[in-house]
Amino acid sequence: MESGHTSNELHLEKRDVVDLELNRVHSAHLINNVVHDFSWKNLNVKVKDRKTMKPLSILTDSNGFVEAGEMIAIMGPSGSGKTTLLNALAHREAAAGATTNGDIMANGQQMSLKKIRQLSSYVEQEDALIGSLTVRETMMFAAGLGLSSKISKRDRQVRIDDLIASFGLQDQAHTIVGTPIKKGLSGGQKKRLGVASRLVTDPKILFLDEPTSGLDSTLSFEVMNFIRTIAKRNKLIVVASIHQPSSSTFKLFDKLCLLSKGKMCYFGPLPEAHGYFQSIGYPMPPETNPAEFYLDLINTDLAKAGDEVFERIGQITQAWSENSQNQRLIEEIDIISRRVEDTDRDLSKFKVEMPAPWVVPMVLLQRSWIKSYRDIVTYGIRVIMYLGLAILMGTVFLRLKSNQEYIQPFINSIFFGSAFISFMAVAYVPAFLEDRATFAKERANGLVGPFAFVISNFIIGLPFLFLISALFSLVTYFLSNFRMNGNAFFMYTMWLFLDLLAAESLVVLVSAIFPVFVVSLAVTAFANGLWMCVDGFLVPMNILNPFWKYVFHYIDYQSYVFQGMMVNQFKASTYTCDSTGSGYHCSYPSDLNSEGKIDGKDVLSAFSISPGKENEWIGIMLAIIAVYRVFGYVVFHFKKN
Ligand SMILES: Nc1ncnc2c1ncn2[C@@H]1O[C@H](COP(=O)(O)OP(=O)(O)OP(=O)(O)O)[C@@H](O)[C@H]1O
Repeated sequence: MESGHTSNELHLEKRDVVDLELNRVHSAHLINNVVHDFSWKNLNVKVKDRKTMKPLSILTDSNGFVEAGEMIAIMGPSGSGKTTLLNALAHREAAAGATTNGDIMANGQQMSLKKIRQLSSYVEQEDALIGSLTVRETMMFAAGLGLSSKISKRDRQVRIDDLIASFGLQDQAHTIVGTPIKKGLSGGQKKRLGVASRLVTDPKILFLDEPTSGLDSTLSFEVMNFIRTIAKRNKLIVVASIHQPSSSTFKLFDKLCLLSKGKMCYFGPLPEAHGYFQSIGYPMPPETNPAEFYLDLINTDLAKAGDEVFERIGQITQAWSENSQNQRLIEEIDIISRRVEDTDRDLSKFKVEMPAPWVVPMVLLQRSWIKSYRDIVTYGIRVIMYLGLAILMGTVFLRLKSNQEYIQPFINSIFFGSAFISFMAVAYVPAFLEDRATFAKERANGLVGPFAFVISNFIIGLPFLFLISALFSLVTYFLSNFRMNGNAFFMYTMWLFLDLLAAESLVVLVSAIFPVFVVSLAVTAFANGLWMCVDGFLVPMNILNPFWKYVFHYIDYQSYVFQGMMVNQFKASTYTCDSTGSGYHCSYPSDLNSEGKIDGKDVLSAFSISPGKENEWIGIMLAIIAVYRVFGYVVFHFKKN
């Protein structure tokens, strides 16, 4: 403390390094002093062939060795197994239903899923960015989900600012990523942000699935150049699958792993590939893009059976498996894996602290909150849609009176309002599927579990669904002239709220099971149609046939909403009959008919609805909502994607 530094300043000095060239301070947290090398040996991936249902090898005897600070390109034509290899290395499911065998090692030690998650991050081809968040918010939430709660706010900010600057996004720090209706970042900036957000947790190994897909050659170079600079500066290991890089982008890589039909064609330093192919009889013509040349040698996209390319691929893969360079690679991996006793290579003690379990749902909630008010598609459009529906209903069922001919319109309004509000919850399907896709990616990176996702999704919906119910009630209740009583208005709102909550919970369950938009939409719409048919309005309960009554009616949340709202209106209201001169004509039998009136309770009897059971119905509604949500959780628990 002689120099009079505060502890914060000392902290900064110890942990941070100054980049003299850029005259900027870099936090040293990213520097990889942990993983010296990453290797894999005899890696094989088999699937059950979709057509023959027999075992099919889609990756055969793959070997590789990458050192700290190196960037390796996994390259090959479409379908050659790039993603399969990348996924296998990251301990993800290599392909649907695949089994993976072989050794995957860091510092020569076998990797487990837990260990690889601690050491690495994976950036998907389709980014997991949320369109309505700004660049800085995206980084903040990534830090919230992946960094230990013990890391101070200041430290987080230093990391975030450093990464934003490192990826050249300072000027866009407060720009949103971009939604379908509001433009934000460019394609290249999005890719950079996608990578930056995965680096906030200090991974030592970075897996990138086609990081340049969808970008032109200039932007591809720019993105890969940023990644290379950061990897070199921090000694990170970068493993990227890449489809068809330009010459300049290709040269940014240190090593090449060339695949064809799941077999190795070459593995080694990029500059040596040229000499290797020449040595096996495939010299590269001058002025050729090397990536294009290697791909053309093994590309079967436009080939027909019997074409020479198939023979050539056979020769190339055979030549590689017998080549001394491949043998040396295997020996090198063997030597590395025997050096486990070196203490600085021991990864067993390396631990990464994750956020406390309660932090993750809180971060998700905060993120959903911003998304829900900023992204009109999430709730805004639905609020407007329900408001439109309320105005439509309120003006169609306008100022209903207490003559008996208004009894049916009251009932229709109750049925139509409750059924339609539930039906329109299908509009939640796209927003939920979007959240589900983000969740799948964050889960695969070990950041978010199903419980945190399901609970935060439930909580964030509550204020919006309540707002929708309250707005809907405010408009329809008074326009349609329901029973003028404060308590009755509150109950009307509550039934609509429970109705919406149940309908949205059903959307969550259905979309959890069927993550395909059209399927989820169709199933939810069908379920709503079914609930409408058996809720006791179209066919009163006393004549509904036993199958529909006992199998579906009692689990139909709409039936409790319908009954609850019916009781709310009719339990304390009377209606006047038509006067015929000699007496009265009453459309419902009632003890009050002699006085020319109908007691609302007798309307309820006609529908076999008994007042006084409201609390029981509320309890059943809550149970149905809980069952939908718990089932949704169970589906996510067992279904990994
Ligand atoms: N169950 C299966 N039955 C038959 N073939 C399969 C099965 N699963 C995967 N494959 C095949 O395995 C190969 C490897 O796919 P992978 O996605 O790894 O290739 P890729 O090189 O990443 O392709 P792209 O560049 O098109 O993404 C593909 O040809 C794919 O058709």
